[in-house]
Amino acid sequence: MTPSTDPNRVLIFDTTLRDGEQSPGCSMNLNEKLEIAHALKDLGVDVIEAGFPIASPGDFESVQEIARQVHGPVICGLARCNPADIDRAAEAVKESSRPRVHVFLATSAIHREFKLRMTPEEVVRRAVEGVKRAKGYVDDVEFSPEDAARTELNFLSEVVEKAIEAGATTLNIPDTVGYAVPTHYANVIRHLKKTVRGIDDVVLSVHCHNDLGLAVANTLAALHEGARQVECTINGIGERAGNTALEEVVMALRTRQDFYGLTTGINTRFLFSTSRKLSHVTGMQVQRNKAIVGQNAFAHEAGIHQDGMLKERSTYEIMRPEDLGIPKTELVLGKHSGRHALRQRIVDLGYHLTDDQLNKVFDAFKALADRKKEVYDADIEALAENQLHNSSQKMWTLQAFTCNAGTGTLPSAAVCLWRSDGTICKDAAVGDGPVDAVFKALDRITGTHIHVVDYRIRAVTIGTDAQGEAYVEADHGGRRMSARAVSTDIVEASAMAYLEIINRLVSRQTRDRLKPTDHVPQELVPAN
Ligand SMILES: CC(=O)SCCNC(=O)CCNC(=O)[C@H](O)C(C)(C)COP(=O)(O)OP(=O)(O)OC[C@H]1O[C@@H](n2cnc3c(N)ncnc32)[C@H](O)[C@@H]1OP(=O)(O)O
Ligand SMILES: CC(C)C(=O)C(=O)O
Repeated sequence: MTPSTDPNRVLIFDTTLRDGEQSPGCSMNLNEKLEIAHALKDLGVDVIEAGFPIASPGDFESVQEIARQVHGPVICGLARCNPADIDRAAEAVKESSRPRVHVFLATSAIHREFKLRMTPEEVVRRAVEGVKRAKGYVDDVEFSPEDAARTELNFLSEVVEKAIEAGATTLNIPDTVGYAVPTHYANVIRHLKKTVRGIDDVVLSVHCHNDLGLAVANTLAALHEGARQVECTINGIGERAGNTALEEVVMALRTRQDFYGLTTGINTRFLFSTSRKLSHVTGMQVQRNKAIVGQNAFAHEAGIHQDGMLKERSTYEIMRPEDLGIPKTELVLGKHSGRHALRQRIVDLGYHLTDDQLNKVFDAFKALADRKKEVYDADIEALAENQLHNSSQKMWTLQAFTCNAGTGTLPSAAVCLWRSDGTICKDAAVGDGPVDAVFKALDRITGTHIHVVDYRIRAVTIGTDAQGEAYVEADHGGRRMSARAVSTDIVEASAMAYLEIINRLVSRQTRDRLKPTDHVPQELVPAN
């Protein structure tokens, strides 16, 4: 459906590969552009602005290859209002079955005077000539009066009307510098709808920048006034603070269908994967709290929210993550979480606690959450384990250790551990420093190998006899485990934190694999 057949259908014009690529650090090569163009086609965008062909041979080649290989959407090339640009753009898109040339010329007084050094009459003349030249190549011509949002309204109407008379089929109104606010931008669109002859015979389009964080809001205000094409980019990338984010405007229209009564052709289930694909290709990560596709967009930490979510997800979610191709909502356990969410996670992890046990774990969980940014499943397991089994049942306890380090020596450590069956196990190792040597000796004795992903030491009191806190974080088969320990000896604190992780691992493996018997798994039996 197009606006000509359905007045409520909004065309999605994706400019990720053109304005998006103008984001510093987001340049893409030919193969990357092709990959994104195919993803955009699968997503269901109506128009792909594939590049600015005059800009470089590489840009020309990308637009040309996309025109050849990506079928379905209109493929568009950008051009200034000069013959060389237009000829090059037309040449680049000509093999598409649906080619478009997009010509632009700034109309605001600031741009006319300082950048273009053109009189208003000259601007009108160049705009008309540009549209006519493009029209000589393709039927589908878009015209943009750059910096429209800062252009005198009557002059804007004049340029737009002349561009329509010259043959433009899409009239795009850019807020080039992100200066507009929603009411102002709505007024601009309303003014054009009222004053420009022929405006209802073309597609009225909007192109917003996010300098004031208002790109999506301005776009929606314009749609409310009758605009029917949205220029946007995946993840909102683009010049400076970026462009209207495609995923945000599409989901706003879909979620508030009751208000706008507008539809798009986007298959929303591809929104998340397309967003991630673009991040992967450009290396530009999506901020965690970004609407729709950020890591936190469907993550809930507050206990009251989590309780509501567990009872009925619509209490706190206005969209369903699966509609965006996001696997599921996440209830993140942290200092703001409550008992309902904690109980659910404990059950999910395979533990069954009484109410009394749960209350005790909850207290310990809150104390832990006050100290940690994020509480991992392994932490919850440790708390549940501690509640179910007395902590004296830990498999390994540090009995003694010595280590040698210093300039010109080989760092080494000798460690002695108690095993829970009463045996004493000893071993020694060399390492990259005393802590590494101790960790290696612990690995040798316990027969484990811990993959440390984070290790930190910090003084928790003042002075050279300060208490040092060691923090060790490990990855075991994709699951994170972390532990802290405190001592005036930082090597001892490190050894205790590391051993805590080993004990949890033993406990987990024993529970997972050997239930209900109570012997130690073979791979965890000490080497000596
Ligand atoms: C609002 C937007 O996002 S518009 C798109 C912006 N994107 C880009 O600029 C990326 C690609 N650009 C480029 O690679 C280069 O700028 C090129 C190849 C297009 C041009 O490079 P150069 O010829 O060296 O010119 P340069 O970029 O320095 O200056 C722009 C010239 O275009 C003129 N110009 C700017 N817009 C237009 C326009 N719409 N129509 C005609 N001329 C224009 C400027 O007045 C200036 O002309 P001058 O040289 O007579 O002063
Ligand atoms: C070329 C036009 C549409 C543009 O990118 C802008 O004005 O921001």
